[in-house]
Amino acid sequence: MENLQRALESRGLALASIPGKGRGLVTTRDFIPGDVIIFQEPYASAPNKVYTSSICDGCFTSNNLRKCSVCKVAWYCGNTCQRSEWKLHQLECKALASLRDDRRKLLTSTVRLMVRLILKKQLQNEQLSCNAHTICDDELSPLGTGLYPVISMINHSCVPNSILMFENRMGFVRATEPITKGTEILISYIETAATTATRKKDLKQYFFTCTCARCTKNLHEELEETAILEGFRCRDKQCNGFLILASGIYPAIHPMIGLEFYIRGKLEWLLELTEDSIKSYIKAIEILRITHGTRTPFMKELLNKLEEARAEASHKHSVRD
Ligand SMILES: C[S@@+](CC[C@H](N)C(=O)[O-])C[C@H]1O[C@@H](n2cnc3c(N)ncnc32)[C@H](O)[C@@H]1O
Repeated sequence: MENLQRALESRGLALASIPGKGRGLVTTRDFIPGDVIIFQEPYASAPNKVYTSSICDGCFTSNNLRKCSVCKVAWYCGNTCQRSEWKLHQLECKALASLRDDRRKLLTSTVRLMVRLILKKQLQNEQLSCNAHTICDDELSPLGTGLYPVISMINHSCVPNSILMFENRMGFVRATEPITKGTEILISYIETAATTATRKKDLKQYFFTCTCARCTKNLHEELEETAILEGFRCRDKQCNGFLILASGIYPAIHPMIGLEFYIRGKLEWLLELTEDSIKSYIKAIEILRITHGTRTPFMKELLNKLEEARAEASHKHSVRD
């Protein structure tokens, strides 16, 4: 741990305890956009199964590849990579070679990564805690998975100040904005060009709730963002209205006509709606009211019909029960 702190210090970083997030990396000097904050080879890595035959196990390049003649699973671009990987590969090679063809086809990147991690721990008899990162090429296509112990201490934000990129297997964290001394380094674990609802869904796999500025926007700001990222603008250039996709229907966030445009003429049909979709429509009208500060007569009429439909649906529901 002391070695780690010293190594971090030399790069202008320190490990810190961040309230609500566990550990995190904090700067001890200023960084400017483009600065490489930290770079690291993975502790262990494995190419994606689909790429097993098209990238080198050692450096993740795809030039002049040759298969390991024993296991026929590992590929190398030359002797240098084969030699550098041999210490670890010799431990898995025999086991991989003994797999029947049908079993070998089932071998995933994650399984191979886990095996390699255990073998590496055996080799180094080391305590380690880290999380995996998907290694991508320049076009963000996933090539494999790697465990980067220091980079794995960086927490997430949907408004990150840094970005994690890869050159073959090497992970680089670069500043994307000026970062002053004493600031936490934050990268995004997910696609940031997504609505709050989508980002929340994508973050579920990490078991935490993001409290960044984008995730704590008020309803109006969130809708504006959703409209920009996923909405359909009104064709009328004078109009700022838009339609957004939400759970399979299009609630219309449109100054006057949007909701009418979609729902007028369908009032009878409302009676066929499920309770959940009725609630979505009621919410859509409520949102309209917040966005435009008023309820049009049509919205009032529609709201009454929806409340009736909701009462009817809940009555049907309780009779069925
Ligand atoms: C790659 S690790 C980051 C380092 C971690 N904080 C630690 O102490 O080892 C990812 C984990 O950190 C925590 N984390 C990351 N970003 C967070 C955030 N914005 N808010 C709360 N927890 C966060 C979550 O527990 C997540 O599963």
